[in-house]
This record gives sequence, C-alpha cells and structure tokens, in this order.
Amino acid sequence: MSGIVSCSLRYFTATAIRRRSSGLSLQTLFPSGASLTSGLRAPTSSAPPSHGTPSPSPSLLSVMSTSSRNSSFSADHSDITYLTQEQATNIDVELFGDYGFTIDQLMELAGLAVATAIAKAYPPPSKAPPPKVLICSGPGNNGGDGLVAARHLKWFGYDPCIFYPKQTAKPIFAALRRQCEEMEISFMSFLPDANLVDNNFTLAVDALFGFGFKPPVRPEFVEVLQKMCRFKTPIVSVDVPSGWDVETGPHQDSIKPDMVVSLTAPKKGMQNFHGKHYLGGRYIPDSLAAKFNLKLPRYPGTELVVQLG
Ligand SMILES: NC(=O)C1=CN([C@@H]2O[C@H](COP(=O)(O)OP(=O)(O)OC[C@H]3O[C@@H](n4cnc5c(N)ncnc54)[C@H](O)[C@@H]3O)[C@@H](O)[C@H]2O)[C@H](O)CC1
Ligand SMILES: [K+]
Repeated sequence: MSGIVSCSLRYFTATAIRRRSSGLSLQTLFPSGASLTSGLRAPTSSAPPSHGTPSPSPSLLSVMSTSSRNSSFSADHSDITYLTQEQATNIDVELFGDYGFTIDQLMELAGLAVATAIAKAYPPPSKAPPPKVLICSGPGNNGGDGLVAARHLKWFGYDPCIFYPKQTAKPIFAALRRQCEEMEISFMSFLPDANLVDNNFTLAVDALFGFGFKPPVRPEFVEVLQKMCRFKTPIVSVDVPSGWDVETGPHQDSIKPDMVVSLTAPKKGMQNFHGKHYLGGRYIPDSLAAKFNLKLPRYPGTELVVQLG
C-alpha cells in the first residue's frame, strides 16, 4: 500500500477513534457501510490519477468538508475576535496544558509567521545586498518570537542583527540565542540612536513585549522605548506594539509601528490600528477556537499568515 493511502487511512482511523471516544461510532461516520478502504485506490505510479480513478465515497467527503468548514474560521474578516489580556493568557494555558503543545513548537511557528509576513510586506530585493533588519528582543516569549524570526529572516535573504538586552535563564532562550550565533547573526550590546538606526537598517522588528506586558514600562526599558519612538525606519511589531496597553492600545508617547503581526488573534488594543496588519499562529485547534468562541479568519491554502489590513 502506498504511503499516501496508508497515511490517509491512519488519519481517518485516528479521527474515527477520537470521534468514537466522544460518542460517535464508526457507523455514524460511515453510515453507508463503506469500509475504510472503499473509494481509495493506491496509485500504481506517481502519475496523476486518470479520469477513471474512483472519487472518495460521499461519506468520506462529508467528513473532510466538515473539518474544513468549521464556523470559527471565516473568510469574512470584519467580525474577527479581539482578545483581552486574560483571554490571551487563558488560551496559552490551554495550548500548553490540555492541548499538549510545547513552547518551542509554538514559538517556532510564531517566529516563522512573523518572518513570512515581513517577506510579504517588505520583500527583499533580488539584486542588492540583503536588507539589514534590527530585531529588538525582550525578556519573555515575545522576545523569543523575535529570535526565531531573525533566524528565518536570514534564510529569507535579510541581514538580521539582534539587540537582546535582558536574557532570562530559561534554556529555550539560551538555545535560540545559540542558534542565531551559529548562523552568524550578530548581537548588539547597545541600541544605537535613532539616526544611526535609520541610516543603517531597512526595518526594525519590535519583539520586546507581547500580551504579557503590564504597564507602566519599568525603568530598565524606558530608554529603549524612547529611542524606538524616534525611529523613522519602519517598525514591525510582534503580537502587540511594545508599551501599548494590551487592551486599550497606544498612549501619547507610544511607538507607532508600520505593521503588526498579531498571533492567535489580535488583542483588543489593536482595534483602531490602521497600519499593515497580519495574523499568524496557525495552530489553534477548532475545538479550542470554539471553546473561546473565537471568530478567526480562514488561512488561505498553505499560508502561515493572513492579511487583516
Ligand atoms: N499563544 C500564542 O499565540 C503564543 C504567543 N507567543 C508569544 O508570547 C507572547 C507572550 O509571552 P509572555 O512571556 O507571556 O509575555 P511577554 O513576552 O509579552 O512579556 C513578559 C516579559 O516582559 C516583562 N514585563 C512585563 N511588563 C513589563 C513592564 N511594564 N516593564 C518591563 N518589563 C515588563 C515580564 O517581566 C516578562 O519578562 C505573546 O505576545 C507572543 O508574542 C509564543 O511565542 C507562542 C505562543
Ligand atoms: K512586541
């Protein structure tokens, strides 16, 4: 049996077992009495199937289309959910608890989504030196997303450089730093003044604080944010523009990013943001979205990000 068919069967069997454990029987899933193999034929070569190849049985099609039609994910972006800080935290707790994800997994997807959105919005020119990107990483997971994004940006044809003023002791952050160093991404020991940044960097990534930020900014980060406020180089903020109140948004002295890449779902403070806005974090299971009553945009095809504005 080919790998594709055995994979499909494993998927349908696993789905059936899960559904059965939540009260649905195989009979309910395949009411026509079709066996798990009916309607599926192992291809004999890598050639595309001929017109004579039987289609999956209607019962299989109904299982497939139900899962891609979940009401939490919609093509209409006008009524998507904006999260409170508490909701964002509770979703994290679920992801790392009952849903069995690890922080490394989700941070990798988050950082990759950020790099992908940057490559869409600010594509690197094909015949020029790689654009220099300044990544400002903070002490929490938002900062970790920045370190991951730096690595992917390097692969995508940029020249990232990291300012990481407060590294915490957790091994994941030491590992992310090491990976960047091994990729010859430089770390800066200080944040240059705005004019130096403007003259030397095409883009700045703000990965200082995300939904874990509690105002006001503590003294150790005041100068950093003041400098960032003066950047003319466009800023791309990860999840939440740093220093903004997660729920009420900017105040008079806040940074003004050109673009924000929200993760999971935008936070309430983003409701009046009019810059470029992408959503990433394509890892929310349907059941979790339903549990939190989330309205999320549907990601097209294999995309890791979807543009909201
Ligand atoms: N579920 C997801 O979508 C995922 C999101 N990710 C990213 O993780 C951050 C949230 O991470 P967390 O570690 O909880 O918080 P932050 O990084 O936002 O900040 C915590 C960090 O900041 C310090 N801090 C808090 N307030 C202040 C302040 N007023 N002044 C100075 N410092 C402050 C605090 O002490 C901590 O050290 C989310 O936004 C996403 O970007 C995951 O990567 C993947 C899953
Ligand atoms: K941020």
